[in-house]
Amino acid sequence: MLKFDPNLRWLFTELPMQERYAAAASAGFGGVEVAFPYAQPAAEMARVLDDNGLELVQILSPFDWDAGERGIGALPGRREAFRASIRIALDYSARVGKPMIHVMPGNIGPDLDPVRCMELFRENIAWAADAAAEDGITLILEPCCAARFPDFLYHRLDEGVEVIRALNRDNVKLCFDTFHVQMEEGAIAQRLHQVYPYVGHIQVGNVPGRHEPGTGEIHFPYLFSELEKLGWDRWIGCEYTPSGPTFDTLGWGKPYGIGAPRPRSGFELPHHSQ
Ligand SMILES: O=C(O)[C@H](O)C(=O)CO
Ligand SMILES: [Mg+2]
Repeated sequence: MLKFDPNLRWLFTELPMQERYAAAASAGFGGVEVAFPYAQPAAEMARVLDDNGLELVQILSPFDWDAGERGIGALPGRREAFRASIRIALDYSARVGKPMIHVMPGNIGPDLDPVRCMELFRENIAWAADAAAEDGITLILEPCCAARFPDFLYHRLDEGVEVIRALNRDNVKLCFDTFHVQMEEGAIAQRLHQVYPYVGHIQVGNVPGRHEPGTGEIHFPYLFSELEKLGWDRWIGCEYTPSGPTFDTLGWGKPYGIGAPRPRSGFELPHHSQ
């Protein structure tokens, strides 16, 4: 059966961060993704995961999102900062069950040469992959659509595949995020088959609105049945903005054991606000 994990920056945001883990577990999820978990000491995170029977599936290597950065992996002059960020991510990952690490390249402003930035990204990812391999950790590359990150180094799957092929490291994989693929390329099922050997993670979000399966133009029952036929047995991340309170929007997950927990006497569902 396909297995799904919510990204806690997107789902269960009605709740304080610390309550989202229990909420995810109560909805039947067995894993979560947390973009920047670093404020929480790794030992404490390991305990929260353990208490809730959850696996941490993916994290991002750190950078200053709030300052507008979208990674630093392809930015000239940031090599030492990049290496430091990878060391932090690897150390954290190794202590919380070795989640995959999504390494983002960054925005390539008009003053930068995109070809040189791509070369630099390859060099940096090669270094990071070798460091990650020592701990048995996988790095994830995710081309993101121009609608979300207009200046991002790469937007299309083939650009990610090119990097992965050039590096030829077993522990560098592609994230196939249905939202980005639909926005940028379309023909999602066909694209999935084409790049499948390179895919290490899948994320789902629909178009328009980046909401849950069942809301938009992507027909997820078909895509999920294709994934089943392919034998996909890794995680599928839920990276979407629920179209209503999170628990109320999990209907799509019923065939996979996901949904709002049945209220028991003495158990109140968390209060939601939008
Ligand atoms: O936006 C996305 O799809 C990425 O997966 C991400 O988490 C960085 O925002
Ligand atoms: Mg994504």
